[in-house]
Amino acid sequence: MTLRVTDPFLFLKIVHCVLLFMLLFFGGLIIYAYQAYAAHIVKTEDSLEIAVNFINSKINDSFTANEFILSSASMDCHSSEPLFNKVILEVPSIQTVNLIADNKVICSSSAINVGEPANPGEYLPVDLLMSRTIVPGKPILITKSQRGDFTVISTLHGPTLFSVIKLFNEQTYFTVDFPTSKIDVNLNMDSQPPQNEVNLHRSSNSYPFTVSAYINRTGPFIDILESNSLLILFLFSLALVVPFCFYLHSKKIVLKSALRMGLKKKQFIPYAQAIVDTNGELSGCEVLMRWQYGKALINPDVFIPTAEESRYIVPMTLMLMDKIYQECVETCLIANKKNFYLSVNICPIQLSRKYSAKLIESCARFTEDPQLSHITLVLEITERQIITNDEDTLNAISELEKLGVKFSIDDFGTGYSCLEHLRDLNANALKIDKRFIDGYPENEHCFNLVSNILDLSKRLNIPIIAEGVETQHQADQLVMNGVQNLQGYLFHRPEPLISFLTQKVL
Ligand SMILES: Nc1nc2c(ncn2[C@@H]2O[C@H](COP(=O)(O)O[C@H]3[C@@H](O)[C@H](n4cnc5c(=O)[nH]c(N)nc54)O[C@@H]3COP(=O)(O)O)[C@@H](O)[C@H]2O)c(=O)[nH]1
Repeated sequence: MTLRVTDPFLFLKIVHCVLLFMLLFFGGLIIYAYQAYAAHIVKTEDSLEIAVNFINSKINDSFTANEFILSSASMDCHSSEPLFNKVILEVPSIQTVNLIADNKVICSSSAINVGEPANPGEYLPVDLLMSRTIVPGKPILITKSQRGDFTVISTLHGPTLFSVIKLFNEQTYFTVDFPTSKIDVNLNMDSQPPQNEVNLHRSSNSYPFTVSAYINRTGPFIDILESNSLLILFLFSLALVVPFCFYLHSKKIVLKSALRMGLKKKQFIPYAQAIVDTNGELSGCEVLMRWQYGKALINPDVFIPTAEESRYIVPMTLMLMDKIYQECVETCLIANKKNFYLSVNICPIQLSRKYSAKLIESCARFTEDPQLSHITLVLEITERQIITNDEDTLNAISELEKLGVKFSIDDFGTGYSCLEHLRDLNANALKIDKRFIDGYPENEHCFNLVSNILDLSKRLNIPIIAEGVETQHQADQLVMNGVQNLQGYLFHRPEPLISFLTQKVL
């Protein structure tokens, strides 16, 4: 049972549209997110550079201050007090400066430190620590300089120093790592950085510390969703409009891809329409392609023009000829052999050097099979495309003729009709197109055209087949004027080849 569907490719079109929508919308989002991500990486690398330079400069300042204090280390504490004050005033990031000798603080910018025990050997030249005295529990960075018996240790206020990394980016987790401990963007010491995130590092060339950034992979994407609603709306509209336009103009693209699938699935099947002589007796048949597309049976008018344009018609015809051969052989085994001709539509390009070998091979299989000797194979060449009479085409025609293949010209007078074709093809029949038969004999224009073709055929001794005969009046007039063969709904409608062979030929 076959089902008639208004647009058999509707599902395929919808699938194409959905795919196009997804490609545009999600593809657009991904491209934008990727760009945002790449820009974020570049920005983060810049931030790391700034952070390293900033911390470097503060440590530099601190060492300069240490040297300044060491240069007056031999002065008594009271006399050197203005120097300590000068350091604190001029280098704002320094919290305290302490002069140490004999394992105790002998002088300090902070009076409470003076006299406190201090072992300089406990500290690295640059070290991150937790403050014990001035701001207990807060991170401090110390710098240590030594000259002779004197050591100067400066402390830098951690929150001031490291708040620079807090200013960069909210979605990025930063840490500053020193040899013994590290501090993160929230000023927590020695916390664990997030796992599975991209991390970038920048180490100082002057001091032993590294600034690291941990970037959330989905961060930029979430950022887009949150802060680019207009862009998303634009992408969404574009992704809707383009598939909609595609839907309206997609006929050919969808048809081509459906034809490709049809070829893979061998969905093209042979139908046959009987051709009768003047007594109404069967003399042959024309094989007409049908497309069994799921439950829909599609007529050639829908797909042949695109198949010809895309050249899928070449493998489609070969596939059809394969099926014709198999069905003929199948029915011949049980048939009373009755002579008749079987015509197959081909396009002129199938006679070109590129395609003719396979056509010849396929015809040879048919004509050389003794079981099918009662069937004359006719190739109907449509005039929808130009028939070139170059050497390759003429060679192909001659090879086919040697195999016993006959030729007829389809739609005579409608396409690229040229009298040379009659000579080159050694045409065995001319088919008068249905469009002329429709108006015959009433329409003067049709009448004159058909009469001319009939006249020409008589002079050249080429039989005529009139196609599209629908009324008895048309048939009578055509026969009276010399038409030898008739094809049309008046006699038979196209039907599956196998049922034609078993019911009409046997
Ligand atoms: N290259 C190939 N072209 C092919 C092949 N199979 C078919 N075709 C071409 O497609 C066109 C449409 O064919 P189809 O829909 O099969 O129509 C054929 C007949 O059904 C129709 N016809 C015959 N008699 C009547 C009639 O009395 N009334 C009426 N309304 N239609 C009728 O005519 C078509 C036969 O046309 P033609 O081939 O020109 O003799 C058509 O152009 C086919 O050629 C293929 O395998 N390859």
